[in-house]
Amino acid sequence: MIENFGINSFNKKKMKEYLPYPIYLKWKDALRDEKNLDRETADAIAHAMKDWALKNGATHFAHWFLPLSGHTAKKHESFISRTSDNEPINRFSGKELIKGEPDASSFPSGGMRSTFEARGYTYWDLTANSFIIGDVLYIPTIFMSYNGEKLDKRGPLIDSTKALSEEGIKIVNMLNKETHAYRMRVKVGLEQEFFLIDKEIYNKRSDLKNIGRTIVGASSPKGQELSDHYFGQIPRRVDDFYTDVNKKLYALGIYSEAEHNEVAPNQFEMAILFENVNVAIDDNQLLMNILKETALEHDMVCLFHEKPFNGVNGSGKHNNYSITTNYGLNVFDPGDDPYHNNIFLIFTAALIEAVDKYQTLIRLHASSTSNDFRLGADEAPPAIVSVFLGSDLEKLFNSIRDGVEYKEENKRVFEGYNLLNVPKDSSDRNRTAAVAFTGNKFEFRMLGSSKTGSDLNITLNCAIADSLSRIYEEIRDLENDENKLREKIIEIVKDIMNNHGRVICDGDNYSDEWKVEAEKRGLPNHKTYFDALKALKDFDYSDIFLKRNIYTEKELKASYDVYLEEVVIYHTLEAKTLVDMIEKDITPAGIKEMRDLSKVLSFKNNKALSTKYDRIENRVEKLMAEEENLKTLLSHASEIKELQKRAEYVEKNIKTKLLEIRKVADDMETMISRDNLNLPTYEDIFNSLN
Ligand SMILES: NC(=O)CC[C@H](N)C(=O)O
Repeated sequence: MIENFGINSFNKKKMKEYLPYPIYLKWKDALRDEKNLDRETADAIAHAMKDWALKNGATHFAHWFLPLSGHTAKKHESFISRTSDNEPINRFSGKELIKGEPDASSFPSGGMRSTFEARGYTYWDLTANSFIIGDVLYIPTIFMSYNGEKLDKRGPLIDSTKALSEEGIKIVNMLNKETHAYRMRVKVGLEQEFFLIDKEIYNKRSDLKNIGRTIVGASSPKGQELSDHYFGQIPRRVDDFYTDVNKKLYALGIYSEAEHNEVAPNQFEMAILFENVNVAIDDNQLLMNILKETALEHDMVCLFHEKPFNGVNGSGKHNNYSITTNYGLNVFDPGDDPYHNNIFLIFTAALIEAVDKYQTLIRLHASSTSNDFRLGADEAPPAIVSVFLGSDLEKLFNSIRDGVEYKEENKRVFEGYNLLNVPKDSSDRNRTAAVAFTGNKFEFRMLGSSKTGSDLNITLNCAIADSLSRIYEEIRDLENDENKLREKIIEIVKDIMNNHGRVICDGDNYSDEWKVEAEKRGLPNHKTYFDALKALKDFDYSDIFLKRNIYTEKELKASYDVYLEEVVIYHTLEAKTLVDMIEKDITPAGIKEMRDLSKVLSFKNNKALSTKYDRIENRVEKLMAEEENLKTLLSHASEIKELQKRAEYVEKNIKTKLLEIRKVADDMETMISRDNLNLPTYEDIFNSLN
């Protein structure tokens, strides 16, 4: 079985096998950024790739990219072509491998291009493996406009990793003389949470079909309170689904590390092993596609919305972040003696500074409008960004801040059940924090399940690079004076703790006390994605993005507009769906119930029944009136020209109106008999996989 691992991926091993050795070496040089690929090398690689792809059943190739919408995009192109003698032939040139030109006019560009400026180019990302799914060879690419503007997330992600590498390597090589590293790698492991529901049930609900979440629905008598789903027996149907998902991941060479039931009914998780960040993002996108597609094959639908159901947990995509040298030295590994581990101290301090300085950007880039329903509700971090270090490390950093001697606690050992003495972890897990240290990495828990991890990791890489570059300037002249260097490092960590230590929180981040404390510390609490967006309107991106050419002013302005559009589109879609559902499903159910009641009341007047009739009638009337109000709000919104104002209006009026309507609809649902309901209930959904 293991021989089949990665069978559909044109990985390093296959490159070696299929390419003439000098060509393979040239590819490796290009990979290390040492030389550009020349035309002959590109042609030779394309030829080998084509041979391999055809042998494995591919008939088409596709440049695969991540436009600003955050979804994946591709166009299948056939290998088949015609010779001058009119004979069919399979062709694939180096030029086709390296560069593609899809029509780019209909992708979001935040106004960077008009519709008539359709040209967009895709460029091969030679650091990521190409792979086959079905009969298509997928080539991971970077997407750019005719004028070189970045129209995707991969380009900036690669550039941000380079920036971090450039800054990090100087410090690591200064502090660790044992090996000379030539590159820092950002290693990311993404945990993907999702819901699975029965397809038939899904098809009966427009809200699930249009938005991926229920916008009405009274709670089920039983939700997650018995904690009987979490880590429990995986339903048979889902187990079979996992078997198929794993087969597909296996063939692509994706290391799926864990799968289990999550907390909420119908909620599950799959985690993929650490990879270089751009590959981790690819793998996550592939995983999401595979989960969706395989669910359908098993008559289920996979939901990635952050909060499909009220009253039970939502879904995140926890982003486990670490930085290593090309030799595998992990800068966040505290080792046995963290106090004297200069690399650990510097990089952890840089991360603390970065998270504090750029917390609003992190809040924004880990999120989306749909994530607003999750953050701060039922087992997801709140919207306030904080870092949990664990008690031992917090003591260490606090003692540096306070200039007092750090006394390491005796290593704790867990002695249990006569098995063996296991060293205890330095701290418990704190899942209430937005950012949690978990032994040798930081887990960014805010990221929403539907969102790509690119934006968040671009921000982290650049923010940490910025801190590291400042730190390097302070220590660079002390390389040959060990004592002075150590003193300086302690001074830097102390300063960072004094200036940015406010972001560290050891306690319960869900509590109201923390909200008050966070406010006292001056930490922003942007309750919504839109709030965070507004706060960034005049943000100075010089240090984080502009200086390093990660984004230009124009590109940043464009993404701001894309984000605003997303806010408007999201709520508008919800509102339109609700209008439709009131009309087609919700009020008709009330009317059916009234009809049944009126039949009884026509031959016998009964107080309780007539009260019930009145109550339903009242809800139906309210819903009909609210439906009209919603339509009016929608039409007002569409008349507002300025995007920011339109988003503001939609957030203030439409979003709140939807919540008001939901209350009425859910209340009415509880009064309607099973026979008369048109929509599957939460109870139906939560029991649909058994
Ligand atoms: N067990 C967990 O870690 C739950 C996480 C939670 N579902 C979230 O939204 O982030």
